[in-house]
Amino acid sequence: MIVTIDGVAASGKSSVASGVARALGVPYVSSGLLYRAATLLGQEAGLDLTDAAELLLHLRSRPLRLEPLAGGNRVWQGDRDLTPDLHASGVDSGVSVVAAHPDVRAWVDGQLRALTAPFVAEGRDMGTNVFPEAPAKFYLTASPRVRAERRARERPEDVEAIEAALSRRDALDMAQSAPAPDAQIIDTGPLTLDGVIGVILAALPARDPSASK
Ligand SMILES: Nc1ncnc2c1ncn2[C@@H]1O[C@H](COP(=O)(O)OP(=O)(O)O)[C@@H](O)[C@H]1O
Ligand SMILES: Nc1ccn([C@@H]2O[C@H](COP(=O)(O)OP(=O)(O)O)[C@@H](O)[C@H]2O)c(=O)n1
Repeated sequence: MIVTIDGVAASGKSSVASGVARALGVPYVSSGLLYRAATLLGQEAGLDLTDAAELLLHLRSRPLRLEPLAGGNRVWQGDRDLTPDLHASGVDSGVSVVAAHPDVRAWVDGQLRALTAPFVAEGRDMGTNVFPEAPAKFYLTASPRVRAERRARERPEDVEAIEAALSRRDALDMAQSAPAPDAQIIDTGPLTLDGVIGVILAALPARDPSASK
């Protein structure tokens, strides 16, 4: 089974996906890391991020590998682990431009569709575009303030600066961030992390005990 968890920036997608996946005993897949890796590599090479053709040529010359580890996904390029650099503020501010290119989205989607189910996939368009056939879909929200306060615990910037950056990214990401019509929308603002995970686990369709996972 594929479970999709989409939502706005810092709504809790990766933490919740990790918890749900752990409870189910399956991996989770953090699609945003591939957009972040594309952005980081483009920035490091000094490329114009609005030029999709140039960026894709660069990305295809050195393939990336998304490692869907249960404790936290990692992205590798050869033996370089890009993961520690993927959440820098510079990547945050460039990633929406990169993710807006249809050819970059196709490059990411191909890598995701090549993965073997079962897994929990999180991002923006997992339930709408990449895995529309998934039987269980969720969409996480929370106010910009709540999300900024959570992210401020992980970043050096102050809450106001983070909230402004999140709102800007929400606006830029709008086109690829609509909830699937069959997704259950969860406001994570009043809930704990375990609370959100519990809501999702309780809503999952009953699993066939004879199935391997
Ligand atoms: N319901 C929640 N209650 C409290 N903190 C949360 C909740 N959901 C997520 N968090 C925290 O908010 C931060 C952002 O969550 P994260 O999973 O990185 O979001 P996303 O993947 O959507 O960007 C993390 O520090 C996480 O622990
Ligand atoms: N399925 C996805 C996942 C991420 N993205 C893009 O990648 C960026 C980073 O996503 P993320 O999920 O790693 O990060 P947060 O927005 O949760 O901080 C988003 O702002 C989107 O621009 C996307 O377009 N589609």
